[in-house]
Parts: sequence; structure tokens; C-alpha cells
Amino acid sequence: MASPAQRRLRIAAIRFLNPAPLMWDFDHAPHAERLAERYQIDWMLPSECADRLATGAADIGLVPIAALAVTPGLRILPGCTIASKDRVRSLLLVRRTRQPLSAIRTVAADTASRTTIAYSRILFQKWGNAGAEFVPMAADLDAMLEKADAAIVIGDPALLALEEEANQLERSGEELVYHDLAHEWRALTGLPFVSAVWCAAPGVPLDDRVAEDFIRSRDHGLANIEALAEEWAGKLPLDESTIRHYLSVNIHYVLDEECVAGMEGFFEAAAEAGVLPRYELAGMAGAR
Ligand SMILES: C=C(O[C@@H]1C=C(C(=O)O)C=C[C@H]1O)C(=O)O
Repeated sequence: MASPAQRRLRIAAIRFLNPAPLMWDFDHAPHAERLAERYQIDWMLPSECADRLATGAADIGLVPIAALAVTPGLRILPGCTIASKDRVRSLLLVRRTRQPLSAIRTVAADTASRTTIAYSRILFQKWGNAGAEFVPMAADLDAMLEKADAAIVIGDPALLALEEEANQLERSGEELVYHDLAHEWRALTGLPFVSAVWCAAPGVPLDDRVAEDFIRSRDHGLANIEALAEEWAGKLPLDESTIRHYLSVNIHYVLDEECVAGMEGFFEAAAEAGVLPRYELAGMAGAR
């Protein structure tokens, strides 16, 4: 087999809307052709990105940060993130209005997620409900709420569930509360909600060019939000203004000092709550 230095780097990418700005150069002229010589992109759910890096089936991946605490040897590429500094819209806890957070016994937990599930376990403890049981399920709000008291959904299915909020009441007759988990986290901790970062698997040789390719792609993506809104309005039943707001306000793509502090706060809280093994970010500096 060719060594990683000889073959293309295998990239585990997330197939939701939110990473679209990070992926711009890999998907669009004039850089896509050159990058395709160095990188092979595979599209999948966030939890699968974590699994691929853990098993060595990918070289670099957009990895839910919770995976850092359970996968030895992952290295964070500087500069890029999927984070949110307040409302995110696509990380939802949905519960029945009549059942308060402290009374929820079972939570259907989106199998696409690693990070949001860990944040939610911490939040449930902070809400005085350490006993809530998390049951893994595919993202399908109606099916989840049939099986469990509440549901956590992330990514595109969450954005669509929020759009459907009004119809949902009509369809099921059940009044639901939609908690924006990034907003809840910010309200309780004052920290941004960091979901994912680019990571390299153990043993994968990294030169500066790799980090530069990803940072440049992010910058080009952020300069092309209008084009992305138009492009994605054809792929998802969302209007351009919703997508534009999501990509330019709800999601934050720069792994800056505040996000590094957010990650440190998350790992500290997760270890204290017994949700993840203790993990220290090794002297990471935030990007500007
Ligand atoms: C903001 C989001 O962040 C995602 C949430 C993740 C998780 O919960 O593990 C992982 C990667 C991100 O794509 C989202 O998809 O809605």
C-alpha cells in the first residue's frame, strides 16, 4: 500500500450544510482540481468522521471535539472550526411542553452526533437531572418522540425540524419546546459551543501546506456566502435568507481564542461530570 506521503490524503468530511464554507475550495473552481490531486473527500455524518479517524480509515477529518478525549493521538489543525457563539439553530433538544427538563427520563440521542450528546449530558446535570437516560436513535423527530420523552437532533435534520415547528403542532397536536443547545450552553457557561475541528489521525505526516489549504478554503467560503446560499437553497427546503443567516451568523468558523477557551471549558466540564475522560488541549493558540 502507498504510504500517506505518496497517496492522496483521505478526508472525512461532514455532509451537512454547516461545513459548506470550510469546503469551498474542494468543491469549486479554481482550486478544486488542484486539491483533488492531493485530497480524496468522503462525505458522511459527524460520528462517522470520528470513527474513521479512530480506526485509521481516514487521514484527516472534521471531527466532533468529544472524540479528542477518547481517541489518543489526534492532532488539531489550527484555524478552522464549526462553532457557535450563541444561537445555532441546528443543535436542538426537543421536549414536550408539559414535561419540564428536570422530569425527562429518556432522551433519544441523534446517532450522527458525538459532541452535542456530550454537551447535553453535562447540561442535564446542570439542570438537576443526572438520571436522564440517553437512547441512540437516527434523526427523525416524530419517531424519536414516540420512543422517548425528549429528542436531540443535529445538523440538517434539526434545521428542517425547526422550519416544521408550526406544522408539527398541527400534525401531532402535541405542544413542543425547542431548546437551542448552543444558546443554553452560552447562557449557563458564558462560553461558545464548539462542535468540530479538523484533526489529523495519528502518524499522518502533516506539512504546513495542509493547514494552509484548509484555512484558505474557509476564507474563500466565507467570501462566497451568497453563492452558497443560492446553491444550498436548491439542495434543502430552506430559503436563501435562512441559509445566509445560518452560515454568516449562527455558525462561527474561526478557531479563535474564545473558541479555544470554549473547548477548554467543555473538556473541563465533561471530565467533572464524568461524561468524558479528562483531556488537556496542549498549549493551543487561537487563530485571528
Ligand atoms: C452545528 C453543528 O455541529 C455539528 C455537531 C456535531 C456533534 O454533535 O457531534 C459534530 C459536528 C458538527 O457538524 C450541527 O451539525 O448542527
